[in-house]
Amino acid sequence: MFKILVSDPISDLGIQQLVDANDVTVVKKTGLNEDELVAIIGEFDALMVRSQTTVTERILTAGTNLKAVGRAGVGVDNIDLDAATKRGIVVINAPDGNTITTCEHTLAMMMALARHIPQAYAKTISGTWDRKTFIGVELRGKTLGILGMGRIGSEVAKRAKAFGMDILAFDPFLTEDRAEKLEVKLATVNDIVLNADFMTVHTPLTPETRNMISRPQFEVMKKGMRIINCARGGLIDEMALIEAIDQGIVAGAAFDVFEHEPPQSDHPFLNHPKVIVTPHLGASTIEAQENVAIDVSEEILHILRNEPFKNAVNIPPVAPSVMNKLQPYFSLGEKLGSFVAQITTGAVSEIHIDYAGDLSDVDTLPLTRYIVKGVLSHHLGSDVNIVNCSHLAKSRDVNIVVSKAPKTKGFTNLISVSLKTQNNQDRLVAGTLLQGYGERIVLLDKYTVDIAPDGNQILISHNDKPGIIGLVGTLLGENDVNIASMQVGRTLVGGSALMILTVDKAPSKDVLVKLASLQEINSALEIILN
Ligand SMILES: NC(=O)C1=CN([C@@H]2O[C@H](COP(=O)(O)OP(=O)(O)OC[C@H]3O[C@@H](n4cnc5c(N)ncnc54)[C@H](O)[C@@H]3O)[C@@H](O)[C@H]2O)C=CC1
Ligand SMILES: O=C(O)C(=O)COP(=O)(O)O
Repeated sequence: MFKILVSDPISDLGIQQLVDANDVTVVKKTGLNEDELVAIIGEFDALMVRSQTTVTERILTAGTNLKAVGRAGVGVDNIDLDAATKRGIVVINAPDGNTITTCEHTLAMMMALARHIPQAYAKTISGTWDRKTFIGVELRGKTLGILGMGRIGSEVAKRAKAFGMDILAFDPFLTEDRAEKLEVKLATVNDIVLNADFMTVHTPLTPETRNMISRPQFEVMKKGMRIINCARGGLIDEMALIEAIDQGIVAGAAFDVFEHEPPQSDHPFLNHPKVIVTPHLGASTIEAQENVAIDVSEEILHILRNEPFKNAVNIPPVAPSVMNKLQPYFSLGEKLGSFVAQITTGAVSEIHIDYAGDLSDVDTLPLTRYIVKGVLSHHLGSDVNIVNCSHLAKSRDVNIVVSKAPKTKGFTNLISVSLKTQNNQDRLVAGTLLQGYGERIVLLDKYTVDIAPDGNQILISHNDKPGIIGLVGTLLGENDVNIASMQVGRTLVGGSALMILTVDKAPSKDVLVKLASLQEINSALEIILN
């Protein structure tokens, strides 16, 4: 039974599938501080958060059973990603579910700012009928500068066009073509600062974007600018903004997010007549909360059940077309890694993976992770997964070398995995996906074989002499080990040879020792492939 802790307010409807799953127990505990989380996190397999819970290294370290942290939303700046990656904890988010909601909040803030709605509301309900103070401005004909043209920024642009605004857009990944399609003008931050009437930010908070609008930008800013931040506190320097408002450079600001949330009661934005604020409500609609919770719940279930998942923040993203091509090979890749690790002794110094045929023209990095996981799991057990395997390999000085070749010797695809060890071993196993037959191991060192990589196997190295197969069969039969299939590979008649048996149950250590001591047999090794 998997245990999932939901530590922020997350839509009940969105997590219903977790509650309904018969292999999951959901525990809801919101408002816990770091110490309280550290005290209980050890019993959970997954943690589900929004932006309130700061998922620190301490919490992740205490989460000895944690396999996933799910962020029901976009920003993961409240999660220590490096710490999660090192521990093999998958961090997933829900990047699409709250885009429109946050875009709509941005527009609501822009209009509220243009028409002083919160200030006028407060005065009206306090009993003053003031129709003079709150003269606003139209959006029509104004220029909106958008910093960050990702999901939300692009949607804001579309809607702002409908208000008759001209858009200047800056995003390092915005191409001329896309800008043209979105009917926006490519600009620099400086162009926006100098020419826009309204400015809105929609970037993540990174070292590069922190304080992207600060004193140097305010000093040259077009007078009367109105600024909206529904992305992340810290993108716009809060203190420099207040100075710019008080100097009459900025006409007003609308902020949904703060550098420190919640802000202190003496924060200069609170009660400033030209600043309107909301308490990080950008994603807070019924629809968005359901969407993000559904998306994250689904992904958490996939991770816990060891099924393929998407939207992992601490694994490089893979295009769906590439994923479709690679996914059928994940299990084979992991088994090849595991197989070659089990036949190798000594510390691994290099994993060489060669992709040939169909796989040579795709980005095989996700598949490489499965292979490396397979290799390392033999030594490091279940602590290894596709998130931390590269980190673990690097920290153990294991070199990962990948090569590709368009042609294979007779197969449409071939994955070869060889391990070099510090004691100079060099072992190789190669496998393929055969249409209609599934996964096969087709090469073992220099021997051509045809093995289904499943279950319990015994690998015997022997001299090619008559009668050996009989001896092995008799010994296993006497010890109640049933042989399901047998393959023999040799390079020369009478030379060294290799026998691989698939058996219905694992042989005992004693049986392996007896096998290895039979005449003409050099070694007998058990291999387990799940
Ligand atoms: N207030 C709220 O409740 C919500 C806030 N957000 C925040 O909104 C922001 C945007 O979210 P999405 O549009 O979904 O993300 P996204 O990843 O689709 O877009 C972010 C864009 O910023 C661009 N970018 C990165 N560095 C940049 C730079 N230095 N200058 C200009 N552009 C840069 C990226 O290229 C990308 O296109 C995020 O910070 C997210 O956490 C998202 C949802 C709700
Ligand atoms: O999705 C995001 O990035 C948000 O900022 C939304 O935060 P929330 O889930 O409302 O705490």
